[in-house]
Amino acid sequence: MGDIARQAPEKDTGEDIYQYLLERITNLENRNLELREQFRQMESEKRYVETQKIRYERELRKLKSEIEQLRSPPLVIGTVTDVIDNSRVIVRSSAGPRFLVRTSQLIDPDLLKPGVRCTLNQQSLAIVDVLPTSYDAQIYGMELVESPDENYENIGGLEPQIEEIREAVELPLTKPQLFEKVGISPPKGVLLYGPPGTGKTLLARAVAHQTNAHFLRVVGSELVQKYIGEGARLVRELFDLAKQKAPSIIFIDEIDAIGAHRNDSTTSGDREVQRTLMQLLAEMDGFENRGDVKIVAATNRIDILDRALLRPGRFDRMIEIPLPDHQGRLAILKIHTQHMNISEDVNLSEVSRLTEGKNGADLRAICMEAGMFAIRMERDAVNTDDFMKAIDKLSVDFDRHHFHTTFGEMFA
Ligand SMILES: Nc1ncnc2c1ncn2[C@@H]1O[C@H](COP(=O)(O)OP(=O)(O)OP(=O)(O)O)[C@@H](O)[C@H]1O
Repeated sequence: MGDIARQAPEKDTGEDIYQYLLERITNLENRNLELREQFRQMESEKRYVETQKIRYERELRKLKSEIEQLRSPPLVIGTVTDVIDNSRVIVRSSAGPRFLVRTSQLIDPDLLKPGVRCTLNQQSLAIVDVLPTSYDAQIYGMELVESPDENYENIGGLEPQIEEIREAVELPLTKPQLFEKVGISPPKGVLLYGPPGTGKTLLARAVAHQTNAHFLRVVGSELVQKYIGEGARLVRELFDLAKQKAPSIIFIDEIDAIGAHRNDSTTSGDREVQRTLMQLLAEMDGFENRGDVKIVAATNRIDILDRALLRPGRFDRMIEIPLPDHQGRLAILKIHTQHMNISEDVNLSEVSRLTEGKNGADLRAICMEAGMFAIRMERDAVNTDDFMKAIDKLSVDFDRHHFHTTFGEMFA
């Protein structure tokens, strides 16, 4: 500033005045540049603050609407069972009873069809919204794998069972014409039964891998316990999804949780299980054999299964998956040690002999535990001693677990 405001020189020769004006102009130009720069900076700061303001306003609106949603009463979920006219609909609430309810004019009448899900006002039970069909497998804990990694080589000691499942599931998917030519219907569903941890899931996943099929897994107990009131609908959606993703294999684990035989269904929980089972039977009866959707179910309790499930056209092939014998255990041990660094002194046949009564899952755990013992001892190869310790540890864990479960049941 001082430069610009400098006084004019006292000597007023033309030369001096010229010099003075020249200097002053240069100073003013520099100052002008400085101010322009400052202006540009302030402009950009202003723009930044403005965008921040918009962002905060948007966030505020979002938070406000979230608070509003949290304050609003919950909506009841229902399924449309019948449409009477544009304003009246019969709906079954997820708790069970059916209601004749009104629908808002804001709802597109074309969307209201029997079977669709909707939300209902808690007090008036009027339909507030129609929900999209949710094929979102993950929401319901369904496992959907494009084509699992496991193959038959990963399964130890189940050669006859592999042959059977190949014939019942793989062949109809890969060579349907064989069945057509001979004029027989391939089985729709295969039931794998046997003690836990013997490779039932593994087998189902391997067939899906072999046939390049989608693998959809649901757990029976979860269908009826985790999503109360939704079991039957989930079964329907599971089959819809399987058809949409065909070729696919539906794997229902713990099918006894929905398919156990019962005398009288009196409690609401029992009725829920019954409804889910009915839906499963209806779905199985409803689709044709030659389709590229196959159902594999697994159970540890074949003795309690409802006979209706085992009728022809349903799970008409039953494959027993037993505990592995000596050779089976040896094969499983070989599979689970194939990538391990094992010392030459290890005799897997001896390990198999010492693990009589153990299942495939136990044997896998023994191999892992033996590896852990080697790591703890800072060795890079697993020796016989590690295997012995692993067998001991697992037997103690097993006994402890068994003790707790048995006593837990006694005092329950
Ligand atoms: N026959 C087998 N060959 C190789 N590994 C096996 C075998 N059986 C079990 N396993 C191992 O144990 C794990 C668990 O087995 P899997 O889940 O297939 O048993 P499951 O029979 O379905 O048990 P559950 O009845 O408890 O569901 C498998 O991922 C695999 O690592």
